Amino acid sequence: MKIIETQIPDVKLIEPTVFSDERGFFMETWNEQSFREVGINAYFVQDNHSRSAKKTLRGLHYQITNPQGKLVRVTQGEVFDVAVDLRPKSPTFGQWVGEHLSEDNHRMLWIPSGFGHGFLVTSETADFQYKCTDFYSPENDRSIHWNDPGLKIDWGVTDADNLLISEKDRTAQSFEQALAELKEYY
Ligand SMILES: Cc1cn([C@H]2C[C@H](O)[C@@H](COP(=O)(O)OP(=O)(O)O[C@H]3O[C@@H](C)C(=O)[C@@H](O)[C@H]3O)O2)c(=O)[nH]c1=O
Repeated sequence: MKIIETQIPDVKLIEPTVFSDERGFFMETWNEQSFREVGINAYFVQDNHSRSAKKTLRGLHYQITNPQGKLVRVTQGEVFDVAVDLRPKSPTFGQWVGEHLSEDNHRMLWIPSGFGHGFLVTSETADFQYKCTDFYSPENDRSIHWNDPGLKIDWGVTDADNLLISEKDRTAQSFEQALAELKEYY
């Protein structure tokens, strides 16, 4: 397993060791001990799987209390995955990291709690699977608009009108509004 540092030190890109043979491949997708050795100490309580069509954009999501650390990966297709540091006291607050995750590169992204998370599907369809360190809590669920000018995320999108986005995410709050609430809590 190889750890690739990102521009935000707490966010780690993980390249698992893939054992390929005539049958296909094998890889470990979670191993408490070897992940702990590379600084990822997590106790997961929920696993999720979503399938999305091309040009689907989900995010940017976080939970205001009961924040979730997430270990994310793509098991079919490809996405551009984004993590935004929403920890008001962090030196990298407001910064984002974007990585291409695909069934071919097998890469996983470790996103600690306190981050906003979203992804854009760049293949025909994508299966997205992730482990979470806390339970889904609908009353704490928050979304920041994916294209907020304060975040300047380069999604590589040229036709924003044709994206598939949930009503909740289309009408999401601004980064500024989110920050006001985050400061009440952190
Ligand atoms: C996230 C979640 C949703 N749901 C339900 C609520 C809703 O009816 C339906 C779809 O929910 P959403 O539209 O919020 O699903 P989605 O937009 O895929 O939400 C996810 O987006 C990515 C970017 C993340 O980072 C995740 O943590 C999660 O927020 O599934 C659960 O039952 N459990 C869960 O853990």
